[in-house]
Amino acid sequence: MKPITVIGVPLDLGAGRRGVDMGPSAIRYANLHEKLTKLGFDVEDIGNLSVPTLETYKVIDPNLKYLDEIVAVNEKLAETVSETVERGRFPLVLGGDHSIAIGTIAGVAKHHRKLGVIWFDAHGDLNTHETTPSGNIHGMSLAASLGYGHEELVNCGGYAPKVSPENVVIIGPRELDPGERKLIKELGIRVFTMHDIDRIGMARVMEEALKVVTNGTDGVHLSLDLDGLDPKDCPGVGTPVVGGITYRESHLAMEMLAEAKVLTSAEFVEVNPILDNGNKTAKVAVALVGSAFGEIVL
Ligand SMILES: NC(=[NH2+])NCCC[C@H](N)C(=O)O
Ligand SMILES: [Mn+2]
Ligand SMILES: [Mn+2]
Repeated sequence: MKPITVIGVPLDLGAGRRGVDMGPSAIRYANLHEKLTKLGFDVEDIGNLSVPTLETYKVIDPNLKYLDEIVAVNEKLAETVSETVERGRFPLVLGGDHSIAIGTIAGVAKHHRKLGVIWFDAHGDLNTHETTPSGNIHGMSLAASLGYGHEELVNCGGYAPKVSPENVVIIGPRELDPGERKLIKELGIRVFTMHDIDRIGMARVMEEALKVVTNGTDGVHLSLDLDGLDPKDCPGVGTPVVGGITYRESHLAMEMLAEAKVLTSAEFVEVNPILDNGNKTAKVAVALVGSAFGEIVL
């Protein structure tokens, strides 16, 4: 069992609604440390990266809101994650909005040049500054990791691209913008929509997804956006979409990941305590972390 390093990234500049900056605190408050310690892990929490406050900055480009600040945070995150991997530890990153995947993946893929990525999300996060409907960079992080979008996002960590399309799967999307659909088709990315989950079940979806991310790869990253789950279970997210993955299906997905013993890094993002109901979403995040790290009932 690899020792785990928890890294908090209280960034909300990439999201349209405030509050995800409190995600790392909410997840810690929901007893993340205790959960992992009880499972027998050596856990180190290095606290939060320092992140600029929205009030200090102005939007310069409406199609790339807070670009410079988001790039700076992600460069720092990439370094921190890379050092964590060098120290032989598993990076567990707490968001923050989903733009932090740019930095996490930049840090991890440096050491795993053939990284598989599981993108668990109601969205594709495959927009660029040319296709974005909102200008919010959290909707561009998977595209940037694949080498598409603004060069400063694409070149985070000093190299690009981080991952190739054949090693990526998206699980749970139910809201994709026209530019995202186009990119998915062009690149041939494997996507398991809610339709697929309804039709063949999460067990088969995960079997197929695991094949994709382990085929010829040297590591697997889980990027889990809590809005992938149904808003009934995870109301504390900034961009909720009805008809999501259930609590049970998400646990099954995490348990199957744990059984496969392939994960080399993970991030849990978009927890927004301001919009939550009694820290419910953070509690679900911690429960899912437990399953992803091997928690079983019997
Ligand atoms: N990480 C997220 N919650 N992303 C939501 C993105 C929503 C929309 N597709 C956009 O680009 O603005
Ligand atoms: Mn999302
Ligand atoms: Mn997302």
